[in-house]
Amino acid sequence: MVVLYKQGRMTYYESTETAKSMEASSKIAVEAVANVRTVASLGRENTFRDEYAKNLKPALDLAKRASHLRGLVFGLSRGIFNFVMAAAIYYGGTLIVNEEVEFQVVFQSAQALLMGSSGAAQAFAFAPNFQKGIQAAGRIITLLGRQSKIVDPVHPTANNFSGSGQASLQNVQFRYPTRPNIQVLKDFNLEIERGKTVALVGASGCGKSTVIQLLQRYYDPNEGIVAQDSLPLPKLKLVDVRKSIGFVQQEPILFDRTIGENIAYGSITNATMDSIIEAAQQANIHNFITSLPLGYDTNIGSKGTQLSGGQKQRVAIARALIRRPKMLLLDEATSALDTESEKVVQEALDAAKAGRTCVMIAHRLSTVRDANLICVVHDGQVAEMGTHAELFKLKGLYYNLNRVQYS
Ligand SMILES: Nc1ncnc2c1ncn2[C@@H]1O[C@H](COP(=O)(O)OP(=O)(O)OP(=O)(O)O)[C@@H](O)[C@H]1O
Repeated sequence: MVVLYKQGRMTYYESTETAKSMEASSKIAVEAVANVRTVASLGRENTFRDEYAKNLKPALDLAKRASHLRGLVFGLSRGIFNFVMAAAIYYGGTLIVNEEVEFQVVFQSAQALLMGSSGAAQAFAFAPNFQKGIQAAGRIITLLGRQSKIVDPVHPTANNFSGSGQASLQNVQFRYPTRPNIQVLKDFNLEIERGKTVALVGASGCGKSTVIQLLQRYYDPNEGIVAQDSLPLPKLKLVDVRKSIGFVQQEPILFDRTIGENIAYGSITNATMDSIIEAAQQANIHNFITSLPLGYDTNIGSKGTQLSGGQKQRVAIARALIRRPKMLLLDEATSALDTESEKVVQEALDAAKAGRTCVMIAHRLSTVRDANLICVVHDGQVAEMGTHAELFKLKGLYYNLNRVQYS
């Protein structure tokens, strides 16, 4: 038995099995909810739901068994109340028969005593819980009633669509639902050609990450169109929108599982060991993994605490590559790393970019020089567009960003 909670002098216990089951299932739920975007971009919603249900089952089975005992105890307590009432009436009846007290008085006192005390006891016992229950139920009902605005279309344009790596944003106007007063993207236009690398640069907060989020359809624009292969994203199934995309962000989110499982989570189909190894090799992390005593079975700890920043990032790259994405989205993928790790991760990214479309955000301008197209975002709009040489010649925003960074 373990302590569940303490209230005043009362301590509430529950069985170790229930505690373990609740802890394991809550851990999964918390991890999935805290990392909901990563889970969604990997299309692993059902895996987490099933794992949550599996871990909760022991607690549920115990609760079902305990409910029989609780029912018995509850029945007995109600029974005792009736026995006491019968005894009171019996004793009162004896008093009446012996003409010691009047019938009316006995009945009045018995009723007042029994009903009054039991009513008060029940009301006092339930009052705080009742209020809490109403509040909690209200919260749960509100949560259950929430409808996501990002849903599958009733009639998708294409069945089992698989993007080729081409995407576009046309006349996109966007405000975050939580900040409707601030227009983040203003008439934003961008053509992402298949197989090309497009770099988004610009001052912090100008809207670069927002573009990456719209490409994955975490939000729909207020106006304008975000499309893959000229098909607007809301007309495609969500899983189809995301299956051709591999996403690597600044702080990789890894799960408290083995390295192998973390990489496999990126796979659209059931990953084989060969495909896991291939992805790890492409991400330049295979040799490190095999040098560990448990290799791919090494647990990486909560949020990947057992690995360095660069190692975590390379596992995240392997996880993105195992999907064989047509489009790679890199949001500051090397910014959080020291120079040494950055070099290794950059090499892995350069290899990963080959042969596929890549949209990258980078603060370090040296990393975007080779991009086919550099797009300078300023205040939610595309301010300049071109290759490094073209933009440098222009002596505009891009030129100034370089001057500030390298002066
Ligand atoms: N989830 C959100 N809800 C509300 N506002 C947001 C949200 N995410 C970003 N913003 C706001 O939208 C604007 C653009 O943010 P975004 O993250 O796209 O900029 P960024 O150019 O990527 O910045 P950085 O280079 O610092 O990452 C900012 O003003 C930011 O505060």
